[in-house]
Amino acid sequence: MFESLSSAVIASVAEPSATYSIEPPQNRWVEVLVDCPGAQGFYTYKLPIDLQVQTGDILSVPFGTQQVGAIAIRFLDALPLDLDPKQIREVEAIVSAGFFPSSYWSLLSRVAHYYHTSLMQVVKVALPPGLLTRSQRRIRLQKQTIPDAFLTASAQQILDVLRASKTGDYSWQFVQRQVQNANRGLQELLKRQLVESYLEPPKTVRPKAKQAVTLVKTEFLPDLTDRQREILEMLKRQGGETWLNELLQMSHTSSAMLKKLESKGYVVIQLREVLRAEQGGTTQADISRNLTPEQADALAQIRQQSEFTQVLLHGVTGSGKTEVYLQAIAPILECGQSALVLVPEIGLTPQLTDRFRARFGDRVCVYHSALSEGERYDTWRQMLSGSPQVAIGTRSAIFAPLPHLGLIVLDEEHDSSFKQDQPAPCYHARTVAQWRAELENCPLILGSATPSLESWVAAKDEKREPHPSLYLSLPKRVYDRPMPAIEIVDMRQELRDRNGSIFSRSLQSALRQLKERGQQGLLFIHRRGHSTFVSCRSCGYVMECPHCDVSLSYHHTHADAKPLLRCHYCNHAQSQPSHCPACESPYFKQFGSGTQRVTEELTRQFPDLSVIRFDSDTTRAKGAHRSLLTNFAQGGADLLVGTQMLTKGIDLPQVTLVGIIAADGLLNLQDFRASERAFQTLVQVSGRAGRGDELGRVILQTYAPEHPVIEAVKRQAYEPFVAAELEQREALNYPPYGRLILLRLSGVNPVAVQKAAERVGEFLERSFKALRSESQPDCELLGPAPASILRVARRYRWQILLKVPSQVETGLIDWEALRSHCGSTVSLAIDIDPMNLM
Ligand SMILES: Nc1ncnc2c1ncn2[C@@H]1O[C@H](COP(=O)(O)OP(=O)(O)OP(=O)(O)O)[C@@H](O)[C@H]1O
Ligand SMILES: [Zn+2]
Ligand SMILES: [Zn+2]
Repeated sequence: MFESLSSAVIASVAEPSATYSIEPPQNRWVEVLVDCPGAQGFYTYKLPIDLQVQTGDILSVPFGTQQVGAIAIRFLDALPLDLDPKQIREVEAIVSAGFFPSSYWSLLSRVAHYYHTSLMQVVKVALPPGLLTRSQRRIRLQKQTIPDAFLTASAQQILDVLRASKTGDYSWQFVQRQVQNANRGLQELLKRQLVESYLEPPKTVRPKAKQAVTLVKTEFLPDLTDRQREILEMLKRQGGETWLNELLQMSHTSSAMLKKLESKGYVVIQLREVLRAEQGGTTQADISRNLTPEQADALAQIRQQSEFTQVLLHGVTGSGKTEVYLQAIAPILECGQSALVLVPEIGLTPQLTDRFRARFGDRVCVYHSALSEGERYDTWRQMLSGSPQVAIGTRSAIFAPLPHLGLIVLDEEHDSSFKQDQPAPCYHARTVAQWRAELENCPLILGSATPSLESWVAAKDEKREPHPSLYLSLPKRVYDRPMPAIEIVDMRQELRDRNGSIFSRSLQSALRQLKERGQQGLLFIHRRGHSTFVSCRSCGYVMECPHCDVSLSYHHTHADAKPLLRCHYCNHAQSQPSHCPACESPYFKQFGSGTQRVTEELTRQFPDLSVIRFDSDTTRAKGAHRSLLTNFAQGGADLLVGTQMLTKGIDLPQVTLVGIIAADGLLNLQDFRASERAFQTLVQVSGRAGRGDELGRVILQTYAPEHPVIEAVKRQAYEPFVAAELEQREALNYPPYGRLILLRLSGVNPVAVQKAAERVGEFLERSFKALRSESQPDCELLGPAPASILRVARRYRWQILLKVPSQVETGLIDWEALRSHCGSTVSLAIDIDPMNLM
């Protein structure tokens, strides 16, 4: 780099005509993001004529009386009218060029455009707080031999300071303290290319050290006491190595005892480094496995892709998708590129991150929103270093600034946590991943046992434009292990047979057997929503909206009010009947049972069974997921009782039984995706059973055994289910055929919110009419209707759902005008492709 610079200088001396400029330089401005507490939005600066700034460069700009770091976001050819050119200040210098990959900024702009939010909002999701303030700006001498004639005093002093240092390199702060008017001197030196300014290259994460105990002798001689032998055996069972504090806890021993074992030469105690990003247990190094023929075939096809291709890896539960990801990533790292792996929720997948760590060691970094600010920052700097690595993270990690991306993986791509509901931007990480893979021109793997309808349709569309898609399937479990047998229990029959317990007779006997056989089980309970549907315990009848084909939900506004049933799509309302309209049964009420109740009931009926509760209450503390799961994996309880969390990433060979307490809560959500989600959840949780040598068994309890979702789950038949579901979606123009846009309005004054919603609704009616007259396909308006929970945090909420045929460009709607109909007291959130309609 230095060589090319100096040869450029020589060339310009030898050939002076080359420096002529033909056209007068144009005025140009740049909008920057200023890294300074209290700074809001973008600021505009003038670009000096001789400064070649690129978007993503880190600049230094004057801000008030300070000089601060800034990121160049976009260029302006004309100044906005409200800015006075005389007030605009100039960019001082480029602190670091090419800090972010250039495609990165195209990605952020695309997100802002598609999701109708400001670029600033997107930048806030993408960049960690305090990115620039923590980076250190440094100045160093350029290695060239141009005589330093006619330098001003301050420039000369800076040179002297730098030359006095062995490395010719100091932090800018230090230089500023040594030299008066340092900034002016620096500008001069930068212009003459005598020094350069840069951001300190990221240091590797400062590791924390922790004591580890390693077994070094495996032959236990008679010089050991029984107790000592017992401890060593325990260490051996841990794979010969564990953290000191964990061993102390496990074996109820003292450090003095371990010291004694060390002096006898059986163990070594030493400090080990722990990545600050995650302090899990020690992981043993792991090597690639021999692939099954299906895995090998999928891997071979993935490796053939060198450009952007959307790959759907559809593998049944336990088919070994993770191994395919690992072996697809290995060669990417070998050739100096990096990979990005997105997972639904990092806390839920300690096993997955462990597997990546075991395979790739410290080339793995973990990025998610539960990290502290310091941890987030460290991880960012590690990524920006550009060394080949694997970043694993949740949805916001799709913005991880990894340079040289060679592959993106979305595991459990069907999971709705990849979509951000609020605040803006309401992005879907899968959509952003598609754009990112396209911009980086690398393959994108979407992996799932139950692909989303969107991904299924895309994968099956052979004529997909402008990029091809690839469908790969792993139809069998590894080692040809059978899928678990799924038994459907009709809970109406249980009631008829006078079993009023929440556990069917089948489940009760399975629970008893579990204990006898020394196996483990999972009990799944659907998370209880805020609003619930109303159903009949005797016949399973569910109240539905006569217009919308979704179940009505139960509303209880205040204590004395008469309960109402309401549709959240069209606002149809009716009072709740006291008896079932289908069978006259009086057992007609709202539905729901929580983990706590089930656990209590278990202890009452099965006092011998030990239970671990695994839900949002018990996993609140940092690291709680991991410790509860580890405890369960090591046999700490017979049963793990939990909600949605049980469906993800649990791979325990000793789990043979999965009980589903009541599938009905899933079937009757007020959402057109309810069936799809229910199918996915039930198949996923069933798939936790029988992953070892013993056959798995699933007992699924329901009041609606004839429901098509239950039938499909029973037969574990993805394709027929999807085919039927797609037919309905197409008929009603729901995604993946039509697009949806959800407008959420909220404010503290209920009347103002309702009025604003009506005005916006009328505005949209007019807009759609205008579109129709331009012979655009019909857009549909549902609502305005109050949100299912009308009042949240003292704000009243209404919503409007738009169905837009995919051919209609949403840019045809005047969003600014639409916003203006909300007035000043009502806020509007635009959710493009919403996943959560309640
Ligand atoms: N080729 C292989 N040989 C032996 N074991 C394998 C192989 N591939 C994967 N496994 C093991 O099989 C188990 C299931 O694999 P994995 O967890 O990757 O499945 P999956 O497809 O991700 O399932 P799910 O969607 O249910 O999470 C794991 O314990 C994994 O270590
Ligand atoms: Zn009934
Ligand atoms: Zn309705």
